Amino acid sequence: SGKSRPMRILQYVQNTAVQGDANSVISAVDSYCANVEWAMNVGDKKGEILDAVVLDVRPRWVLELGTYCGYSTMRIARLLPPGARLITLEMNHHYAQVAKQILGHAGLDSQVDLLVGASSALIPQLKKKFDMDKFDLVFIDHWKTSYLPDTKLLEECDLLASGTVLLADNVTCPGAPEYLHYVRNSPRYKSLYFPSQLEYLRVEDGMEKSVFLG
Ligand SMILES: O=C(NCCO)c1cc(-c2ccc(F)cc2)cc(O)c1O
Ligand SMILES: [Mg+2]
Repeated sequence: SGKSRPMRILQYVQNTAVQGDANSVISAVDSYCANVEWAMNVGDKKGEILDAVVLDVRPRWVLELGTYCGYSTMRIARLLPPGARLITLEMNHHYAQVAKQILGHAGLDSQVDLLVGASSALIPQLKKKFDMDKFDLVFIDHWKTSYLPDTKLLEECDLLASGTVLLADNVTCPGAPEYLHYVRNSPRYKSLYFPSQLEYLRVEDGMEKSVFLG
């Protein structure tokens, strides 16, 4: 049952995870997607790399591009210091609707602002909308062809500070070649590749961590 894959994931979470326990919601999504049907969450292996970066940066302001069902949103939000905020942008209304409910089940909706719309239209509005200046961490996991234009837009909107960390999913599979070339060759970034595997599969993937140098 459940008309869509995100809906089926939500139903499984509602039926098996402990309300208010983010780790049990994360585990429920991982067991469903590893054993019942694959879905494009960052997953548990790359999720540990994401966790390590969040804990290292201790960000006050986080931007996520691409919410999907809210899996990485939860991984980030559960590790944020008190008072920190995570803004996540999702183009697809249905994904956003499901993500809101999954975040609610995890009890993490107070740290998270989920906006629905095109990242290219929303990014220029963020400073004013949230009375903020720079992001400390950006997790990039939306349309792979949008990684580079949106990174340039973040620069143009003066949303990156010296030291801001960009962490990009899927730079090997499906791949983001233009983005990789840019961050690895621009003098304005120090970039490092973290090899891993595509979520729930024995296929190579990896994440690129790029520090903006100002
Ligand atoms: O498109 C993606 N995300 C944006 C959604 O609006 C995405 C795709 C895949 C993937 C798909 C199909 C395949 F064969 C391999 C990988 C994986 C991911 O982690 C992703 O984030
Ligand atoms: Mg991804």
